[in-house]
Amino acid sequence: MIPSSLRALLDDTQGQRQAEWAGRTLWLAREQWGELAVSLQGAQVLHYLPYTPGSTHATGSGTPALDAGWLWVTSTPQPSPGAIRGGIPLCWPWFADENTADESPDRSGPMHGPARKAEWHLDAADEHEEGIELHLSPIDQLHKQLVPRAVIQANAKRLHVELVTEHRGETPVKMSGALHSYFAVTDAHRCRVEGLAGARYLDKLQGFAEHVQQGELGIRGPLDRIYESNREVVLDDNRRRLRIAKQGSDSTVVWHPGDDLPTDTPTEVGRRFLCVEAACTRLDPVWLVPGAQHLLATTITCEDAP
Ligand SMILES: O=P(O)(O)OC[C@H]1O[C@@H](O)[C@H](O)[C@@H](O)[C@@H]1O
Repeated sequence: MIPSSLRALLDDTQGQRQAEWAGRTLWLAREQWGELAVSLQGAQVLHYLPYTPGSTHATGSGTPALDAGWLWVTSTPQPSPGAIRGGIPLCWPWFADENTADESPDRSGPMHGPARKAEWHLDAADEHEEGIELHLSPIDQLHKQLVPRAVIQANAKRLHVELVTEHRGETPVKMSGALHSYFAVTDAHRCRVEGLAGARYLDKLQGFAEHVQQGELGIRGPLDRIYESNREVVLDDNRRRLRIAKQGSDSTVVWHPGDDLPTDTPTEVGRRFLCVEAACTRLDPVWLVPGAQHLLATTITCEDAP
């Protein structure tokens, strides 16, 4: 589900172009295979919609429903450079307030790290018949030793996002991070996340109390959990089954704030997202040594697709 202002920009796009939205520069693509919107603030995918053969928008004869995309974005984002709630924010080089790789003397760095508020540069946009591949890197240096880059691939079947970290310094660094994906769902409190049964988890709403997931996870209210899992999961919202695979991640975070919504989230759309995040957290921090690199990636496909 994306805001109507973003929908209008996509409707005006044929091929690829840059456009301004909510004070940010976006890279928009509307091609035979589908649609993609990426914010250069944060190298953040905001929207992805593959066109299925035979659909009206695949032939250019219709506009997809507002909620057809796989990702959710708030209609009232904070002004730039505030973090954009929605899509796939890149949390780097730490997850939440863990501040693992924070270099500030008092470890007072921002929640989820500086990458999602930073401006990124589009280094390459490779287009081919089946889809598109974007390469982005931050304009400013975000860490003294670690350098991130992002790769985004989209085609008619899948969305794939990579966050690569290279260690170009001299001393080992402990980092964490997340691909903080906001999936569009019909009702967050009627969703099921399959693939976590038997996994140990920390419940952030219970002071990080440790539990083991009994059976599959059904969501009925606020939830903030870090699962110890490197498995792929399926998000079923009773309308669509999204398969979320990942690499370089031994933590899966599942989050929805319930009815106590953040100020940038209107009540009427507050139940229309669920975060399922490929992450590295306090359960599986990454120790990067000089010269090494780490790949955190997610691949999202739809089980219902032909
Ligand atoms: O509002 P933010 O900074 O995007 O973070 C949202 C949430 O992100 C999740 O990843 C965390 O598990 C939550 O604890 C947090 O509240």
